[in-house]
Amino acid sequence: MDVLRISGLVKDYGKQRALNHVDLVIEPGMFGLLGPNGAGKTTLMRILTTLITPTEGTVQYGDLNWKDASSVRKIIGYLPQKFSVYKQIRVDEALKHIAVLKGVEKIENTVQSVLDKVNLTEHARKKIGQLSGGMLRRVGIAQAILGNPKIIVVDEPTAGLDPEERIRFRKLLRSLGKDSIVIISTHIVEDIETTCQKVAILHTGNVIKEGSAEEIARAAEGKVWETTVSQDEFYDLADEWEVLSSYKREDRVEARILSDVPPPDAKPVAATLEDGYLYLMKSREKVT
Ligand SMILES: Nc1ncnc2c1ncn2[C@@H]1O[C@H](COP(=O)(O)OP(=O)(O)OP(=O)(O)O)[C@@H](O)[C@H]1O
Repeated sequence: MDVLRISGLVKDYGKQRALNHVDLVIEPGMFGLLGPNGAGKTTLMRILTTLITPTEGTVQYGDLNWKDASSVRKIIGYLPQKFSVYKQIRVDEALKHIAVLKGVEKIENTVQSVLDKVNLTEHARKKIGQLSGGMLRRVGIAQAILGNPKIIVVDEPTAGLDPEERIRFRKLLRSLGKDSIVIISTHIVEDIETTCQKVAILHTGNVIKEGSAEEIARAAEGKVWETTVSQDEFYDLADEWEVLSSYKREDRVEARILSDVPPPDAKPVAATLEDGYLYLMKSREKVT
């Protein structure tokens, strides 16, 4: 399978630079794009799905260049953050309509097969308005994979889903990553930690780090600490130190702290992707 090559990508909205010379090589499998609000994730997704064109730079998949937008659309599936369909029509009808628009052949069989893939066969005759949030996201994936796209782009995959649905949806995405490129854009670290082989961190239009979840976690190695304090001590601790998370254990509080120097009575612990991400964000805030 080919790789997706993003080279020197710049996007300016008037004077606002949203992407600043972004270079990425995305291999088949799951790829996570992580960044805070305003980092440029949506802009990059919109360029990849040909909704907008870049100011500078190129996107290429094998011999296919993004200048040929109509050919690119045939190999791209997109699940936007706010996917919705007319509530009164049935799931199978909605998918058949979209299949027609996409120029998919053998519509009945294709719709049946995507319904199976996303585990919605038994709900195929339900109206869209009767579905849970998780089921609606699965219809969203079903429409994105109609026509067997080589690249699937998913914006904020689990936003608005309950914890059980999140787990199920991540499993579905992982299964798609076996035979295509799946790009997930999110600010929820957990979506990426359990699914993606590679991650890029975007900050104010720049890729500030890329690698595996473990490589990103390493950015915070030796800087994550754990300590257990009383509830009163915890307030002082939170004022003085960068507390990443805290758990109440009976009358004590267990806190994870991000710091270059050891806080008092704290022991070092292994860094996670989230720790690495937060560390990189904090370091950027100090610079900018
Ligand atoms: N149509 C537009 N006109 C002007 N500026 C824009 C436009 N779209 C995005 N921007 C600006 O470009 C930058 C990147 O925005 P973008 O929406 O791509 O970020 P994001 O990472 O997707 O953020 P979010 O998670 O909030 O959606 C921001 O500073 C944003 O204000």
